[in-house]
Amino acid sequence: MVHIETVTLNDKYVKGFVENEELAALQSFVEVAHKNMHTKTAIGSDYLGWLDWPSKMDDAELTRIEEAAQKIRETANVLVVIGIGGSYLGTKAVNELLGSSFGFNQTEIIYAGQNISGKYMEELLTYIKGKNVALNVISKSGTTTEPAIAFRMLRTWMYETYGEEAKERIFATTDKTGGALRKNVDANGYTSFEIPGDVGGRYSVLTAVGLLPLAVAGVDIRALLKGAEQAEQELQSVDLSSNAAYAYAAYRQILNSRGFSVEVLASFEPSMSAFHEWWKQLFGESEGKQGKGIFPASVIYSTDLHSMGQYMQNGRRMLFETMLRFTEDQQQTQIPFDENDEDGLNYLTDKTLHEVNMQALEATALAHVEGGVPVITLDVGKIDAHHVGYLIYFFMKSCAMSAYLSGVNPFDQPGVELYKQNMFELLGKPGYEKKE
Ligand SMILES: O=P(O)(O)OC[C@H]1O[C@](O)(CO)[C@@H](O)[C@@H]1O
Repeated sequence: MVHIETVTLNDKYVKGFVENEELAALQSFVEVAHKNMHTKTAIGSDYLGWLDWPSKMDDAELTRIEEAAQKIRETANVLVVIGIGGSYLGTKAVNELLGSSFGFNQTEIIYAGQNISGKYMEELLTYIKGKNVALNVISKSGTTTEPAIAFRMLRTWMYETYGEEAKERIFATTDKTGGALRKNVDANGYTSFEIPGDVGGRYSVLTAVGLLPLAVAGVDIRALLKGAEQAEQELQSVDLSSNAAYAYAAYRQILNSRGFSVEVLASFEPSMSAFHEWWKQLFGESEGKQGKGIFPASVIYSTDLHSMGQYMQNGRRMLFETMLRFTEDQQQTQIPFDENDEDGLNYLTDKTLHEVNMQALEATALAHVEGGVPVITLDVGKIDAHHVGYLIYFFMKSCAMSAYLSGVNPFDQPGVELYKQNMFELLGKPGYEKKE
């Protein structure tokens, strides 16, 4: 495979907060966690299917996904993706990062089932009226309440609108055998795709979960997978000095142990906003358990320097920052000369927005370090499907390592259950009656 410069960790602004011995002391723990992960003997190893997924994904299945996507693109101008958490965040992340900030390709992707808002649903139903619509309902368990309600409502709308043809317009992505959604698929003959049993929701964007809607959106899903495959091959070293994903995990844990318990992911691209949400679920749900975990937060700079910048600089000192920098100037958009120079900006003439944006990053990092905020910098070659695929895998691998280093299972989420139980009890779901 051709080597493409992808993700590197720059420790210039974090070094001053960490002793070399601390990194060295973690080296042997990294080696053990790595070995256990790769031999699938680590805790939670039933959910390590994502680890070699990019290289092992079946080509015939990929073609089936592309064919279904093509069919959707030909028949619908709106695809409603129904799902919550890992069942939609990755799609939204990649679609918004790779798509245009204004407008969309041939088929627009909108989302449902990620909330229980009547306002949102009514507005969605008004929006799709008169449009050519297809549904992709996505739920690994097939029993999550939010998407199940949305699917019931939108399915009803589809049958009212298209009659029996609705069946041709409904695509389901779920577990091979289990869950209510699989039952629904079997009973109605919807086209369906499988979520591998050993890949959990927040690690599933590179499976049919993300690939089908992303292909509909016009994303080059083969390039996305190739990028992830490059990461799969490159991020195998156990040496902290040559594996950026593991180095990132180690820095996070060292900073956390020093009291920096909130990580703020900072990007200088507004189209990274949804990617931040995907990243938050990945790290928050993987690490936040047993009273442990780094709280994942995010900002978009320079926008948020004018809202959160004050706190970052002078607020409570429990924060560290991870700045994502896309290094290539892909647009080369220049600032024009102005004869009158009333705004005093002629000193920027011919500089590109990217150059100014990168100086904003440098200036921010310098200021925040001075303010007591350690800053890890992750350099990413550019914004395209290959690099984004790499970045996704990079974060999944570093997240798993980081969770193992902190002594928790990266792949369960027992804490999500309590609100569900309470809600079922309050709503009177059969079997969940309140015990007096
Ligand atoms: O795909 P499912 O099973 O509907 O789950 C959706 C989301 O709900 C959770 O299970 C818990 O919130 C997440 O881990 C998951 O991404």
